[in-house]
Amino acid sequence: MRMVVLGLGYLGATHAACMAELGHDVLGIEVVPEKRAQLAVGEVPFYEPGLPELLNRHIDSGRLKVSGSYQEAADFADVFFIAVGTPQKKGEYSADLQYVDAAIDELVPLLTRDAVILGKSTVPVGTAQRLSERADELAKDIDVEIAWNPEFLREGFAIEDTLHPDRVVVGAFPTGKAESIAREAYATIIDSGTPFIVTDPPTAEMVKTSANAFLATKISFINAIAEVCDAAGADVTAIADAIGYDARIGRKFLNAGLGFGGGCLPKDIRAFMARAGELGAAEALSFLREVDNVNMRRRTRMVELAREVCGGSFLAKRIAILGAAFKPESDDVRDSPALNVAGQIQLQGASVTVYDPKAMENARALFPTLDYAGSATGACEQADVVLVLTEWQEFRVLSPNELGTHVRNRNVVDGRLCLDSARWIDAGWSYWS
Ligand SMILES: NC(=O)c1ccc[n+]([C@@H]2O[C@H](COP(=O)([O-])OP(=O)(O)OC[C@H]3O[C@@H](n4cnc5c(N)ncnc54)[C@H](O)[C@@H]3O)[C@@H](O)[C@H]2O)c1
Ligand SMILES: O=c1ccn([C@@H]2O[C@H](COP(=O)(O)OP(=O)(O)O[C@H]3O[C@H](CO)[C@@H](O)[C@H](O)[C@H]3O)[C@@H](O)[C@H]2O)c(=O)[nH]1
Repeated sequence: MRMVVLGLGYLGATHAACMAELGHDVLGIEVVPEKRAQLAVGEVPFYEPGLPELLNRHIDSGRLKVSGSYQEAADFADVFFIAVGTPQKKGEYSADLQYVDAAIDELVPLLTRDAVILGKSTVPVGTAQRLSERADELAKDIDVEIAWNPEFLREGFAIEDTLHPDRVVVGAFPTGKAESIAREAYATIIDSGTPFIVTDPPTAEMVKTSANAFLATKISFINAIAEVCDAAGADVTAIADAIGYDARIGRKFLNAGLGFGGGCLPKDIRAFMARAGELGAAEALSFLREVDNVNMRRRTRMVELAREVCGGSFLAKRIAILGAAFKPESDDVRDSPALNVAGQIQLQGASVTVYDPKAMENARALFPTLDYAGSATGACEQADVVLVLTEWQEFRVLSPNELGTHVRNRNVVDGRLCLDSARWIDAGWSYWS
């Protein structure tokens, strides 16, 4: 099948490469020339394990091509996936849909044959309907069908999640061809037994936002329990393990710590609240405001804890921050809890040095005033407190004895409950979490 993927970021580049892996002929459209130039020669402009190899294979095989031309896109195929960004609007909760709108506005007037557009970007409920009306206005004597096919991949596991998803969801208007096009596009995945859920566009849009709202709620639930544990002297990890054995609850997404960040959960719960408000159902999602509050409080609490460890003031203190990405196996620093904490601590007068295995370039671009080191040891040189804020494997296996020879004071704060506390305490460190 010939298909076009519009937008080649974390989602789109993965989707394009995986569709080529499934045997399709794919043209990826990206508006940023630098990204395009990299992708066209098989380089991935972000870190995603396995993606460079997959991308390269299909650039070489000729099944995957990259372009910046919407005319080329319109000529290439009759099936289009939208994978452009839907970030949070500045100063508002709602999603900024300008990139999705631009994709439709640029593409549809160029189409000369009937087409199916499958939206993968995460959008507020009602977007497919609105875009369909817009497409009807722009289309020249052809039928342009818009359906929604939300994506559930996690960064760091993007290829596995795309090729072996828990489910494929398609929200299509009943009279069109979108369902059969999606069945053909995902035939290999569906034939392997993956649930294929066909529904209407508003339901598909809301499957996605509901899934992310549930995941965010689960994380904030355990972090709220952690707050009570701190006050009561109870062990939140033991609680998560014990309640997680209940199959109705499950252990996944019950890791307490610094909370959720990234380009999805924070902005998606806010956009969901905003959309519910527009629909007159704000009260129904008022609990998500508390989910967000619990989450943001983790960051403030981490700053307070670090200050307490410093004896009440950050002045003249050196703080090492291990981790900048919003989670391990990613270089994504969008709404990164680790960088948020680093920035707050610096504002309160400490000298802050950050190290991350993969996210240094992105971190520098977002927080240019922080200091950066080329290794964990380098970041910890003469530190008064070491904060572990992203649970990279590299940090779990650090030698507390060796690191102890570099710091000024052996204080470690485990912001992701990822260290073996006994090893650190045995090596003479004071351990907080
Ligand atoms: N990152 C994830 O793990 C993930 C997972 C599931 C869903 N999503 C959703 O997918 C969407 C994309 O997220 P992302 O993380 O890939 O964002 P991103 O910013 O990494 O990628 C978006 C890309 O689209 C490009 N672009 C913008 N306007 C364009 C246009 N008109 N035509 C072609 N390209 C254009 C941008 O330059 C950018 O490279 C969002 O709605 C997000 O919520 C993301
Ligand atoms: O028990 C947990 C699990 C996760 N996190 C944090 O939650 C955030 C999000 O993690 P994760 O969901 O693994 O990363 P994403 O790549 O942002 O994926 C989420 O967002 C994507 C975009 O919508 C969806 O496609 C995925 O299904 C959904 O998991 C990160 O900051 C994690 O550190 C925790 O604090 N505790």
